[in-house]
Amino acid sequence: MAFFPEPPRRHGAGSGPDVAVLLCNLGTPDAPTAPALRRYLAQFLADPRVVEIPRLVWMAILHGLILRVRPAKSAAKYASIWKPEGSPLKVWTEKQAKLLQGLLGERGLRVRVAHAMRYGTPAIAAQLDALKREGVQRVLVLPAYPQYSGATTASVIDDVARWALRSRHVPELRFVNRYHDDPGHIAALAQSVREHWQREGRGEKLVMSFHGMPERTLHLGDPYHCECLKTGRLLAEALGLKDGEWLVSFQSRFGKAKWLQPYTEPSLVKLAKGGVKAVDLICPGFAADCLETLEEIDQEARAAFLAAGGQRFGYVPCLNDHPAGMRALAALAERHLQGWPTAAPHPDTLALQRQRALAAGAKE
Ligand SMILES: C=CC1=C(C)c2cc3[nH]c(cc4nc(cc5[nH]c(cc1n2)c(C)c5CCC(=O)O)C(CCC(=O)O)=C4C)c(C)c3C=C
Ligand SMILES: [Fe+2]
Ligand SMILES: [Fe+2]
Repeated sequence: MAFFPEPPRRHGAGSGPDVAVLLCNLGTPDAPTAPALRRYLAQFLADPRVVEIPRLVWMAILHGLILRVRPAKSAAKYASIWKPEGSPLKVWTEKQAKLLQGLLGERGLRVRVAHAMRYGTPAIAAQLDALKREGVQRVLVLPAYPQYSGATTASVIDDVARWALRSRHVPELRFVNRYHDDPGHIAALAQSVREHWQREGRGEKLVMSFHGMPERTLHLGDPYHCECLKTGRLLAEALGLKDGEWLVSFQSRFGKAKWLQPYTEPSLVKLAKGGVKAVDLICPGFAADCLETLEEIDQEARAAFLAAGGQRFGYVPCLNDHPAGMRALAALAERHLQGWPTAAPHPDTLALQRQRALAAGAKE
């Protein structure tokens, strides 16, 4: 067997786009059940980018403890947010890829858009293989994480690099590492908050809750914390919020270590106990609604705020398929595609390709 087995590639007449965009998100279990959660968490939490403690110790804790207890607990949480078509993260990511395909087409770009998940399916490697089989020679990898972190963005890059290691003919690759301060993205977030205020009224404070990371990663040089703060500041500026009308907090703490602070739920409880009756909460670090927003925030954090004396908790959905969010993503992709051949080939070129293919024995 060859060391670098290659899937057959399509050449010549009628071939598809040369360039692809691969929209990557985290991944999600196949079903809201304990066995599906065990498979998903085993892959996710074994990633050394996600849990940075010595391998042998961590594998013993993961398999000896966490994978025995957490799958059933998490499955019950997933069951509470599951849609008829599947996990919200999967449903939104598929829809985003379709919309992005349409928007890039409208911008006159001849590009193939696919989506992939870092954990679970469709796997990044499988999607890259499929794109190569279609004749794609250049891939823009677009992780759906506005803020760069080692645990998310770099882990996608690792996975693409692992795939490249076993490929003979590696396509040209580009990565979008971040878009936390992209003006179009910030404007889309601001628009979604204003629309929420129009629909449901405006709270006294806007809480911007980001997924947490161990605090240690900040001291080790991970830019995630700074990028979250910058997104928060730019969003507050775009909304004309004054100091004291907004705050950034961090959710989804995992394990015993100290994570980035302030923590979201205790912050909400403190606000309620301090007399704040109505808050709005947005999760600007998530491109799509998922367990962490729909269950942890819109269910658990809401309940904690109300139990502490709050009266109104307004959850602002993630950008999901928001037209302004999708336009910002398309514009971002277009900028990163600059210089790649995304124009439709000239009709003469197509005619020549067809002639050559026919001469080589291809069927019309
Ligand atoms: C948006 C950025 C994310 C960062 C940063 C991040 C870091 C991070 N996460 C864990 C552990 C878990 N995260 C879980 C779910 C989850 N995490 C993100 C995003 C980020 N994670 C998303 C989008 C989701 C939801 C997926 C879905 O299916 O809806 C989970 C699984 C759920 C559970 O059992 O609680 C875990 C575990 C760590 C340890 C970490 C940083 C080091
Ligand atoms: Fe997470
Ligand atoms: Fe969580």
